[in-house]
Amino acid sequence: MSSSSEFDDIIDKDVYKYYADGEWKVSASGKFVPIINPSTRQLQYKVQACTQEEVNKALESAKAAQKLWAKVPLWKRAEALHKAAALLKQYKDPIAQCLVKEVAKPAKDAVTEVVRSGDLISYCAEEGVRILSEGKFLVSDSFPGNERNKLCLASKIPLGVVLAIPPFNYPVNLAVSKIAPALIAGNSVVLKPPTQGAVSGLHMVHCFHLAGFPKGLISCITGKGSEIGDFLTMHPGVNCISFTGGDTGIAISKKAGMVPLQMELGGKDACIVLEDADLELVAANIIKGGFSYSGQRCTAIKVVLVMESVADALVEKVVAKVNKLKVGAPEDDCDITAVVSESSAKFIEGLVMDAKEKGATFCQEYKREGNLIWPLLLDHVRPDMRIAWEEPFGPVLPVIRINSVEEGIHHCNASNFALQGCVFTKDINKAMMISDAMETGTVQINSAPARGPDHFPFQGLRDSGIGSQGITNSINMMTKVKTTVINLPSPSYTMG
Ligand SMILES: NC(=O)C1=CN([C@@H]2O[C@H](COP(=O)(O)OP(=O)(O)OC[C@H]3O[C@@H](n4cnc5c(N)ncnc54)[C@H](OP(=O)(O)O)[C@@H]3O)[C@@H](O)[C@H]2O)C=CC1
Ligand SMILES: O=C(O)[C@H](O)COP(=O)(O)O
Repeated sequence: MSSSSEFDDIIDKDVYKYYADGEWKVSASGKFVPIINPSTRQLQYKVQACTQEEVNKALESAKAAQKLWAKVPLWKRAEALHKAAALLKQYKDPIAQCLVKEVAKPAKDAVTEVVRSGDLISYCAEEGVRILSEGKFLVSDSFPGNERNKLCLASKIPLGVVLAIPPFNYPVNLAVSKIAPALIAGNSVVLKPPTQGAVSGLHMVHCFHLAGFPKGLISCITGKGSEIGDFLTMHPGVNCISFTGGDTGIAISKKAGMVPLQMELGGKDACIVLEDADLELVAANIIKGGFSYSGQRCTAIKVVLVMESVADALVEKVVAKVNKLKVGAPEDDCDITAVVSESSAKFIEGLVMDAKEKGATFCQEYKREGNLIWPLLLDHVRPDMRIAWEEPFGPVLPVIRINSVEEGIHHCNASNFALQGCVFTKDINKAMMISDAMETGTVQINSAPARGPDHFPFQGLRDSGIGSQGITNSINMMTKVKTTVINLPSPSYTMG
């Protein structure tokens, strides 16, 4: 149950309502979807299992609301977003409590996620006001064969209804990173929150409701992705899909119709460590990059590729730090908390066992209780082990020892994933050469991979995604260009 009376409207007995047409509603299905607390493995929350008919209605209202919203002056749209941002920050604690309970996010990180989301919304409002007020003016005589008798005005217009599907690991932040750009650009939004994270998402949506957005402009349809996902993503009423998650995104991009797609998918971010690197800095970044939120970040360091000559020294430093990580409950703000589900824990365990059978060196004893997996560094991992290539999305990090930089770059580029990567060296020239050679969406020099700050471009190559995120890119992606051409009766030259 929510701990704040401001949120009383969003729950009916013990089942959270869904949001459509500006109202909190109970689904006609009479069914609910359970949300299991990853730490206790007990039922924590229930959300409505929405029907296809309810999806249809939400999309109809979204279409109607969008037509009116596009006519609301840009500065007023920005004002409404600032209001939602302030409300989100005001209610950071009750929302963060939901994150702790349904995705086992450590308490402090949960608050950070909500505050960061408020900042993202405000930045988006400001950026939108700037970039959407600018267009392009072209004249025809620059193209061969033309006189100066055509004047072209290009501006950006909204796409229509944006379907937003975020993943469990940032159910608030990765939802607003889609909602805010969509709204400032004049679109409406249908949000399908991840099941684990749905209640945090519903609380966040309530902040938009309290901010007074027009009815129908935002809706939040709950239900299992496996049950209503295809219906949503193939719905003719959807004009754009912004998805963050795993391989599901690849399947969606094959099924979706002729709509713009923004896909942020998995990663296997490599950390390349050269001989001259500051090993203390590297070790600190490996801990932060590899183990924060128990490794459940798309941008987590998921493989360390270290030059053999410094590998022993680095491993020793990382092991010392891993052994100090606090393992336990998210409520106690532990570093390592339960992974999101039992199936995820089993998958991670499968990767660990495969590495064990194939001879990896265990720097700690493997330990798991329920969904809680103790942090584990695996040394001497070889390319024939699954963990060398697959994304554990858990607190297990493989170390591959390399004999040349080229070997590291080759491993990185041979992966299906290509989200981010990082390189540690004091030689900026080498760092730049390696960055250029690494075929990933972003390369960080002397720091762990990260999506933020949220206005930086963020993109994956290959199976890691389509398009680019980040506030400015998302706003642009959720618009299309409209041109008006003024045809003069005769060529007109200025200052003649
Ligand atoms: N590149 C990036 O920015 C990020 C990538 N990720 C990646 O996401 C994965 C982990 O997140 P996770 O939530 O498990 O990812 P999933 O792909 O399992 O789920 C993501 C979202 O898709 C929904 N979904 C499931 N099936 C369908 C379907 N058929 N049609 C439409 N939507 C569907 C889910 O709903 P439901 O929960 O109801 O199943 C959820 O809201 C990792 O691979 C990680 O790397 C995560 C964060 C950021
Ligand atoms: O889902 C993820 O993993 C996020 O996109 C990562 O965000 P961060 O790098 O800012 O933690």
